[in-house]
Amino acid sequence: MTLLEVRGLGVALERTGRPLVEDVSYDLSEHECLGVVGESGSGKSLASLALLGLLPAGLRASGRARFEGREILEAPAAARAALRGRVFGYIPQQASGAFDPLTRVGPQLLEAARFAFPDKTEAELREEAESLLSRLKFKNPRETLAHYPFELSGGMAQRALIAAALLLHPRVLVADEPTSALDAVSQKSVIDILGRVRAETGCALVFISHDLAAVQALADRVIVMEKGRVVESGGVELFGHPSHPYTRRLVETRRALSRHFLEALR
Ligand SMILES: Nc1ncnc2c1ncn2[C@@H]1O[C@H](COP(=O)(O)OP(=O)(O)OP(=O)(O)O)[C@@H](O)[C@H]1O
Repeated sequence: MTLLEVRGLGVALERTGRPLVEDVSYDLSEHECLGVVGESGSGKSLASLALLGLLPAGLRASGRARFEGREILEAPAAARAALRGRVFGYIPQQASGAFDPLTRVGPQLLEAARFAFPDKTEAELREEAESLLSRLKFKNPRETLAHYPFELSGGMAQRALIAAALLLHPRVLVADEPTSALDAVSQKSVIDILGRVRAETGCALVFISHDLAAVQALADRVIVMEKGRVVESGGVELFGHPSHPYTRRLVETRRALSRHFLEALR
C-alpha cells in the first residue's frame, strides 16, 4: 500500500521566489526504502525537510504530499507537528548537534516518548529505550542513558539518535546522511542497523546519502537529484545502467574511488 505520495514538491526562497527544489515526485510504500542521492547542494535535504515541516525560515514549500491519502503540506501547523515523531521519524546528519550537551542522554531520549505515549509508565518507556539501545548494539544501555552526549563517540551518538526516533514507532523514517560524519566501521554498523530496523519494525525509510554503495545496500528504489530536480528515478538496479549523464558521472566517480582504493592496497 502507498504510504506517501509526493507530487511536484518544490522549495523556494520566500522573498524572491527563487526555486531551490523543483518538481520532486515519488511514491513510498509500506516497508519500502527510497534512496535519495545527488551531490552536495542538489536539494536532497530540503526536499525532505519540506515534508517534515522543518524548512529553515525564509523558505517555503509548494506542491502536494499525501500521507495515507491525507494532504500534509497544507495542514495546519499543529497537525504537522503531530505527524513529526509518530509518523515521520527524523535522523539528522550531525548527531552531535542534535543533543542538548547539558542534559543526560536518557531524559533526552524519553522526553518525546512521554509526550507521544502518555499512557505508558516511566518504567515501561525506560525498559523500551534500554531494549532498543541493546538492539542497536550498545553494550550497557543503562549506563548509556546516564551518559552526557559528550561521553558518546560519533557512532554511538548516531545510533542513540536512531533509538530516539524509533522510540516513537514512526511509520516513515527519514535518515539524512546518517553516516557522513562517521568512520568506515561505524558507517557499516549504522547501515546494517537501518536495514535491520526496517525488517524488524516494517517502517518505510527515506535514506538520503552521497554514498551510492550504502544506497545500493539499503534501498529498493532511488531518485537522483541534480540542481534541485529529480533527473532519474527507478529501481536501485539503475546504478548498473544509468541513463542520465549526471547519474553516469556519480556512478563512474564511485567506481573510480573504489578502483583507487583497491590499487592502493596492492
Ligand atoms: N536556508 C537556506 N537559504 C537559502 N538557500 C538554502 C538554504 N538551505 C539550503 N539552501 C540551498 O538550497 C540548495 C539545496 O540544499 P540542500 O541542503 O537541500 O542540499 P543537499 O543535497 O542536501 O546537500 P548536502 O548533501 O550538502 O547536505 C543548495 O544550493 C543550498 O545552498
